[in-house]
Amino acid sequence: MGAGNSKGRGKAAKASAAMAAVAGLVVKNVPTKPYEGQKTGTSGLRKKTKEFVQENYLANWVQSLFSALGDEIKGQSLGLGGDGRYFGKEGAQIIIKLAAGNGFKKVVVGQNALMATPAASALIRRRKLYGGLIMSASHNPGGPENDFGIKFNYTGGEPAPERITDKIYGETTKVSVLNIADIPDVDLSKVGVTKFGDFEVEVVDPVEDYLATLKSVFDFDLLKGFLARKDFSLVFDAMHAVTGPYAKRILVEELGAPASCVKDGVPSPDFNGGHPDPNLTYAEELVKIMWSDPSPSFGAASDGDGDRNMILGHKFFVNPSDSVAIIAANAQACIPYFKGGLKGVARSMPTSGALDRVAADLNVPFFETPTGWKFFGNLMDAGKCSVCGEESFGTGGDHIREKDGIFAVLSWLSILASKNKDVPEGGQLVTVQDVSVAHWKKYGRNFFSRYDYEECASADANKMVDHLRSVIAAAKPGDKFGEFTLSAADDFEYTDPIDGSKASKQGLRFIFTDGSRIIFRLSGTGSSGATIRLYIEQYTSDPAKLLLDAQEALAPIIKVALEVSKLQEFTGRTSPTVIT
Ligand SMILES: O=P([O-])(O)O[C@H]1O[C@H](COP(=O)(O)O)[C@@H](O)[C@H](O)[C@H]1O
Ligand SMILES: [Mg+2]
Repeated sequence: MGAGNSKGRGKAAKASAAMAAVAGLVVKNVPTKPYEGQKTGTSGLRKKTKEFVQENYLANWVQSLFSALGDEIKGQSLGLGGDGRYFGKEGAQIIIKLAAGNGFKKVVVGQNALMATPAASALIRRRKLYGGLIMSASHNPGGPENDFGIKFNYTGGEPAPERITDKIYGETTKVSVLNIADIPDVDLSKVGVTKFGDFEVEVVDPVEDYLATLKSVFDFDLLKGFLARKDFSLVFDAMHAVTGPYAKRILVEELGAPASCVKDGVPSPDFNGGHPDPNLTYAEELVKIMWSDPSPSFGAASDGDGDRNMILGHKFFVNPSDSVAIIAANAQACIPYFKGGLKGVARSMPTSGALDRVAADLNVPFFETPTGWKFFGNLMDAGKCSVCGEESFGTGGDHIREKDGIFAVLSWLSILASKNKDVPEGGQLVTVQDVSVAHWKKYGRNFFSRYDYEECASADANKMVDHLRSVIAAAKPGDKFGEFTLSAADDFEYTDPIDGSKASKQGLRFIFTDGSRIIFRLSGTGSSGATIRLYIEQYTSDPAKLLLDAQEALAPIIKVALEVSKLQEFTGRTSPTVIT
């Protein structure tokens, strides 16, 4: 918790506020004291809202970011928005005053402080902004009792690289003054420009720039024609989070789908009490719709800030590791932006090897990165990666530098539109399941599953990790684990091929001679306790096994994973909280 109590902090602020003129503004230099624990995780700073609402907690982190960036930010423009969760509107006002006080000349903020993560990335790129701040804790629940978060995206629209996040953390441990412009709150409900001296705030429609980017990727006429078919229907679950306005504008107004296709499309500060994580557990209402008879032909959901996605067919779940492989395999033929072919593809280490096989078939470069979208940025900037994805429901392309839920949805709709071009209305529609099964028949199937053990005691999780490290240290190729023979075991380390930077301790891996893998990681996106992630993968090209249930197919290797980790012994957990 923070050093120094907030009462003292407030008094000090009033007592010693100094005044200085910056760009025609009065700037107060407000004393503050560091809070402990403001280190960014896999994607920004995510904490309980209760921590964030403490005096100067958010301001400290933002000031630390601006201090870390130094003179670079003077006279620049900053993007701003969030996923609509509790404290976002207040947070926006704090950030605008700090931006003005630290020398930015402009803030471009989404109306009502809304901006999906991929839309922020598109906004930064299209408007050539210096960077942007996104207030979101992604898929974590929101509201006063749950989570809040903030992350910084840099000039190319990409999540801040570690060299910046490390610097921010350093600043948070010594921050002592907040530079706050003495300006009133800005009305964020109306699109338009407000000026304060040389500083201005532009409130923008949060969909506009993103939509323009998507129009440069997809054939909107093809999609519109496809959605007009009477034998095709879709449902998009925005989970009461930020993608509601995006889905309404893009799917309904632009592409002509009926308004009723958008489920839970009004952003709510606490996501209506829900957990806006598009997976089989938390998107259970959508799952129920897609598992009913009859159901819409296509179902999709997005997370709090719109970067994750889940794709469903009738009674069919597309594993995210398969989804990116299927999109990559079909991109050139079905998506105009990729018509010249893919420059390369990439996946995070725990993501299944389905994409590897597509890369080999297309004969394009392939990269395996640590978990975290930030690792794809350099590859994309260097022109080495067009499509990438993660098992954690993240899929994207190099049109922006964030994963993009609606991109995944439009990619799948483009694939379906293209495969059904010659199918007359009322004929045998090629379905999501058909596309997936055809893919497995061509490439084989990488059975994949992830077990999440959420909110374990950190000490227990760390003990399990230590135990696994000792198992790895003693393991030798050829060792038997159940019916599996070890090929290699290590802690994944990545050297960025573009800038040579190294990321170590990125996941404990057991790789077997048949290509099967068991991987353990601790999540970097939780806000309390530790979440253990166990990833299991096994490949088959046996036509008789392609359609097996993934849990059934993986049962023997899951047993090995639980035995080798002694997970139950260390954590007391007998079953995961989420299975993907
Ligand atoms: O939470 P989001 O949607 O921003 O997504 C973030 O977290 C995911 C899960 O990370 P972890 O396994 O450490 O929890 C990462 O795969 C992703 O790259 C990152 O952007
Ligand atoms: Mg997210």
